[in-house]
Order: sequence, then C-alpha cells, then structure tokens
Amino acid sequence: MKSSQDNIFAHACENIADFQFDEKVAGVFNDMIKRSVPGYSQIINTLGAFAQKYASPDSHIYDLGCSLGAATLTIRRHVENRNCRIIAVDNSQSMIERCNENLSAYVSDTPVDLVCGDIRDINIENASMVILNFTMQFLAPSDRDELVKKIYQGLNPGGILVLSEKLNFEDEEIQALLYDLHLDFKRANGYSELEISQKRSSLENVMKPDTLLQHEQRLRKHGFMHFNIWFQCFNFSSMVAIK
Ligand SMILES: Nc1ncnc2c1ncn2[C@@H]1O[C@H](C[S@+](CC[C@H]([NH3+])C(=O)[O-])CC(=O)[O-])[C@@H](O)[C@H]1O
Ligand SMILES: O=C(O)C(=O)Cc1ccccc1
Repeated sequence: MKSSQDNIFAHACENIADFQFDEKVAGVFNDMIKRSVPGYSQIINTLGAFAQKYASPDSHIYDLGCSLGAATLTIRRHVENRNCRIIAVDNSQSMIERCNENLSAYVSDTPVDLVCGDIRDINIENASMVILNFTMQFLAPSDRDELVKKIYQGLNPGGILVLSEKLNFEDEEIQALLYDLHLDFKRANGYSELEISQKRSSLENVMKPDTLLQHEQRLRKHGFMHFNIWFQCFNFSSMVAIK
C-alpha cells in the first residue's frame, strides 16, 4: 500500500480545523496511522487470525470504517474458499477510492462490496465477523449504543465483533502515564511537538474515547456474552466480543 509521509500538521496554523478524513489525510493515511497508533500492524495481522477462526462458510464479514482497506485485505487472504462476502464501509470518498485501488491489486475468490456511506445507515445481516478498527471513537457517543445493538442483531450465534479503540482511564495517574507514553511513541516516530499539539487540537471535538468499562458495559447491555481485551499498548486497545 503506497503512502506519502504525513506532514499535515508540520506548519503552524492559526485556526486549526476539526480533523476530517479528506483527500489530504487519505493520501498519507498509511504513514499516519502506523506512526500514530502503537500496535496497529500487529492488530491488522491478528485480524487475519480471528477471521481464520470465526469466518463461517456462506456468511458476511463487515469492515466498518475501512479507510484504505488494511483490515479487509488481511481478512480476505485468510478466508479463501468459504464463500464469504466482505462488506467494507467508509463515508470518506477519498478513502474509498484509494481502498478500491488497493483491493484491485490482488486477486481473490472472496467478493468485497465497497460502500461509500455512513456505518450508522447500513444493514448488518448474516455476519460471522464485524470489525470496528478505530472507527467507533469517531461516532458521537450518543450514537454508539444504536450501532452496537445493530451489530449484535446482525451477528449469527457465535459471531465475533473486534473493536479497536483509543482508551481513556478513570484513574488520573494512569491516564497521564499512558497518554505521555503515547506522545513519546509519536516523538520517536518523528513527529514534532508542533505536529503533535496541532493534531491534538484538531481531534479534540471529533474523537471521543471511552473507558474499557464503558465499552464492556455497552457490549454486555446489548447481549454479548463473552468480552475481553486481547491487545493493549499504552492507551490503544483492541477488544473482542462474541455473541
Ligand atoms: N460514521 C461513519 N461512517 C463511515 N465511516 C466513518 C464514519 N466515521 C468515521 N469513519 C471512517 O472511519 C475511519 C477511521 S480510521 C479506521 C482505520 C481502518 N479501520 C484501518 O484498520 O486501517 C481510524 C483512525 O484514523 O484513527 C476513517 O476512514 C473515517 O472516514
Ligand atoms: O494521532 C493520534 O493522536 C491518535 O489518537 C490516533 C489517530 C490516528 C489517525 C487519525 C486520527 C487519530
């Protein structure tokens, strides 16, 4: 997957606009997410292992907020010959166009429906696996319940939701520690203090992380019987919930 280097926030800006997944971001997204999200590549690789275990024959797999298609690409490689269909959804036209190019670069017997639309509007049915890889954090907190309810209802018995999210922590000491370690990770990946602070401002109104407990309570409330966190690095996590 080709990607230019992310220097979107490298120059001082008087008014920082709210973060958007526009053409500029889509063009550097692969670089941006790898340098910003600790564990991203490991999570992507492991989604393939989850798919291998959970994607059942003749079922649907949903990649909600697919961006450039990293999760869909890994999953597609692991579910050959099962007559599965992947539905990959994103509401950024720029992401969808690039995602389409990335998917077309490989052959596969698993069809992918690439949908440019809002994940709050799509139907979920006959699903054995649903992926929300760092997408739910961008929905208004008041819309998250409905989405989880819809996912639960669309999953077949034994189906899995993999939910990756940045986390907040009730404990202020832990919040400060893990937040700082994440900043150090970004510095070590070449982001300047200016880039880090300008991006933080632009994300402030747009990305609202929950605590692990809020995630667990929401998932259980809507019926998920099995829940755990399977990956955490600093304040970035990935959770599984099984129907
Ligand atoms: N309501 C919405 N409807 C549809 N798409 C949305 C919505 N809100 C945000 N998005 C889309 O969700 C994606 C979030 S990025 C996911 C990474 C990917 N999963 C990956 O595994 O590489 C995470 C991040 O940047 O931290 C963007 O492409 C948005 O356009
Ligand atoms: O960069 C950050 O600080 C993040 O929290 C992660 C992120 C990664 C890519 C787009 C938006 C947020």
